[in-house]
Amino acid sequence: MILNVKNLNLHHKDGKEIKPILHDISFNVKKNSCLGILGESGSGKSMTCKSLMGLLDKKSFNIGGEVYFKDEDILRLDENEGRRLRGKAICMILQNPMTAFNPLYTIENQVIETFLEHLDITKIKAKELAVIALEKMNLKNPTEILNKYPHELSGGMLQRIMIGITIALEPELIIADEPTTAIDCLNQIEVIKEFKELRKKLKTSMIFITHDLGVLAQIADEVVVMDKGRIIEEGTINKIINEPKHEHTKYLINTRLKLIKKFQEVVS
Ligand SMILES: Nc1ncnc2c1ncn2[C@@H]1O[C@H](COP(=O)(O)OP(=O)(O)OP(=O)(O)O)[C@@H](O)[C@H]1O
Repeated sequence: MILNVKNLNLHHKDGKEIKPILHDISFNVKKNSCLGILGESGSGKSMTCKSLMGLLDKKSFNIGGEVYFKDEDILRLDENEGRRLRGKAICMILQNPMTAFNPLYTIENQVIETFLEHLDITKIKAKELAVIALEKMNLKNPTEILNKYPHELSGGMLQRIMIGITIALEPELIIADEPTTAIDCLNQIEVIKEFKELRKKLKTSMIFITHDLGVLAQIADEVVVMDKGRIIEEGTINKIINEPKHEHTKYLINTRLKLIKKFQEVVS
């Protein structure tokens, strides 16, 4: 097992008001497997991952519970240890790629800085790796793209660059928060293919967050379903799709099937 989340609770502090956001979230991620987190908007998927990545400001949020990455409780690491672990061993791909890049620097600058911080390589090698990472993500003219500033590229392109960088870092655990949302359909297939390849090649473990069961069907081994800050059902992807128990899971599956049917009607 690579990640063991035990009774994760999260509260938001707003003046005197304390609002519960997550209730007793527990799950495991097995080594070399992909856990999907499925739920509608606002169900608590992102907050679950932000809590375990240490991305929430302690002044506004109370986090309770334990999160073991291998044998270490990562909720109790000091800031430096946390940064070491979260940059290299655990990487998160955020939903909004714009927030991942600094608008003041070129892409090349930022990619190379990331590579030099986490990999033991020279600047020349880092640049070569950057070009390869972008090519892998199906981005044409990588050298040209590397010279651009974030605002000169589309959200989808930035997202693919971010996925390329993460893959090049070869982390032990990737947390991907709706990584294909900003990408058009054709490239989504490419990106999912790249994630699958990565799992095969590097045995990377993964948490894949999405509201789209179709995406999970392609990549996840096991799934937890969230609703209103709670896990309401969990099981293998086949079990969740074919024998859902909870009414809300059934609703999520039916909505998805209806969408597929509607799409087929429109294109036929
Ligand atoms: N910065 C914040 N401060 C306070 N509450 C927040 C904050 N961000 C999210 N929440 C609340 O936490 C709950 C869970 O939100 P979360 O973003 O985890 O949902 P989600 O399932 O990831 O949805 P989406 O798919 O839209 O990102 C929601 O009730 C939301 O209002």
